[in-house]
Amino acid sequence: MVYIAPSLLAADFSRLAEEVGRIERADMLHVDVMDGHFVPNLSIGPAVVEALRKKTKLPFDVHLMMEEPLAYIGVFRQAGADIITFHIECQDQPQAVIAAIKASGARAGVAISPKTPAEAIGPWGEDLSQITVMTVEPGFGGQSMMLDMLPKVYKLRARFPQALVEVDGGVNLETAPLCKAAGANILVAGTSVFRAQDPYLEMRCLAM
Ligand SMILES: O=C(CO)[C@H](O)[C@H](O)COP(=O)(O)O
Ligand SMILES: [Fe+2]
Repeated sequence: MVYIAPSLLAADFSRLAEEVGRIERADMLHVDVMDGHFVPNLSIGPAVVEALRKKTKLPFDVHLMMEEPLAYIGVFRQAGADIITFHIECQDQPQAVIAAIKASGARAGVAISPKTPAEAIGPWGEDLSQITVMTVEPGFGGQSMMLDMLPKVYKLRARFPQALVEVDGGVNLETAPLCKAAGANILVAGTSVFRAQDPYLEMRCLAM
């Protein structure tokens, strides 16, 4: 059983509500938040999350690519985030960010960028609901998957059995079976789902 999380980054931003309607049968909506510092790009902020919250019942899986996420946990939770993931490479203390996410009532996740080893997650990883293995350099959609990141997936599954392990970046019909074989629980898929003629069929095939 694998969950599919289409990434809004690949949607047509001129008609977001309609785009979310096309993937209503997904398991969750992945929302990429970029601050222009942690990554060299800007994307979606809390106002968009809040507006879309009124358009769908899908759980919101919010991926914060931010240098200082701590100050924004409450804002994104208030806007409608169900799962809030921050990067281990950020400037804030992981334990403090996890505590703030849990205090807000959201589920807590951490993401690790390609250059960060799985071992960088300390014992505090036991407090996480989700761990995101980045299989592209964060910042942009539509990149090719770095397949050499997949061993991190099975290492983290074994070490933190309470957490769901999510793969983010370059998931498509070719790479999804490899992610599942490595033990991934959640596949983020932006380009492959939103650019498919039939997003529902694409999601079914990714999950198979
Ligand atoms: O976090 C991300 C980029 O930093 C995106 O979630 C990721 O790139 C998904 O997009 P695609 O499926 O097009 O690779
Ligand atoms: Fe993401």
